[in-house]
Amino acid sequence: MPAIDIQNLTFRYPGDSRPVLDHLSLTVEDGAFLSVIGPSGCGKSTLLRLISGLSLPDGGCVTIGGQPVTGPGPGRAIVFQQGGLFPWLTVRGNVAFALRKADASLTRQQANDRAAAALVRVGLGDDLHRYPGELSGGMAQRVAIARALTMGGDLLLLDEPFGALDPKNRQALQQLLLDLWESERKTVVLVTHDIDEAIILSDRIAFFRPGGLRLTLPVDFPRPRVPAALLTSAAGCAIRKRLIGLFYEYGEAV
Ligand SMILES: Nc1ncnc2c1ncn2[C@@H]1O[C@H](COP(=O)(O)OP(=O)(O)OP(=O)(O)O)[C@@H](O)[C@H]1O
Repeated sequence: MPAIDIQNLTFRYPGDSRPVLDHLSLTVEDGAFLSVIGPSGCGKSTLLRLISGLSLPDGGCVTIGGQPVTGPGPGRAIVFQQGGLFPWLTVRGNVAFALRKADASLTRQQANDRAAAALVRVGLGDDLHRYPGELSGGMAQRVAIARALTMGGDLLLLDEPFGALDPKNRQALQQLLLDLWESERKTVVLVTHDIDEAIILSDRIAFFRPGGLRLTLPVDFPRPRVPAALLTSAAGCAIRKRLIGLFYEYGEAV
């Protein structure tokens, strides 16, 4: 059974003449890393909201682990481009707050302990008592990832989580995400605009066009993947070229 099974998914925003997603079908295997890429405005973020249950479809359905998605639920946290942290809570407080919201039976101490453990995993063990205003963009995204990780479940949904970061931080957080994925084998769906990021991280890339999915491509590029090898390995070059060609087809320069 796939981790995520999307069948005939149709979604239209109020007032739209055409659906953003029109009879979209896509499956994601358990433990797989799927990147979703494609021209601006073709419904990538909308898809993620539908998987998470933040939006509900007009037709078709999303099933996670065999259960239809009927609304937001624990284990389906999304990490957005801006981490969305509460400025008045510490780093640990932000993660603990989300934990207690998802599971009211947790004591404050239990939530704090679990939050601290997750923050250690993302390299913020020394920053538990800092406030969001004292963090760099990369650190704030680490907190957002820690928060998503602690929410349980086997699914991690990421909507351009590194889009606002400088290249050095971006690469460091890509590596962090890969390490976490390799150690925990969660199923990951990542929306990104960055072709190289998609190739470095994923098993499979779904290329979206207006109205939904155009095609999926397997990434036959052996791991561990070194970014520089994208320009030298035949497999890396081939998929890069293919994706650049697809973007050009839809009038987007990359
Ligand atoms: N809340 C909303 N209300 C109405 N229309 C919306 C809303 N959110 C998104 N849209 C429209 O739906 C379409 C798809 O948006 P979506 O954000 O899913 O695309 P995207 O592929 O993620 O775009 P981008 O790559 O630019 O982030 C766009 O035309 C957008 O303007």
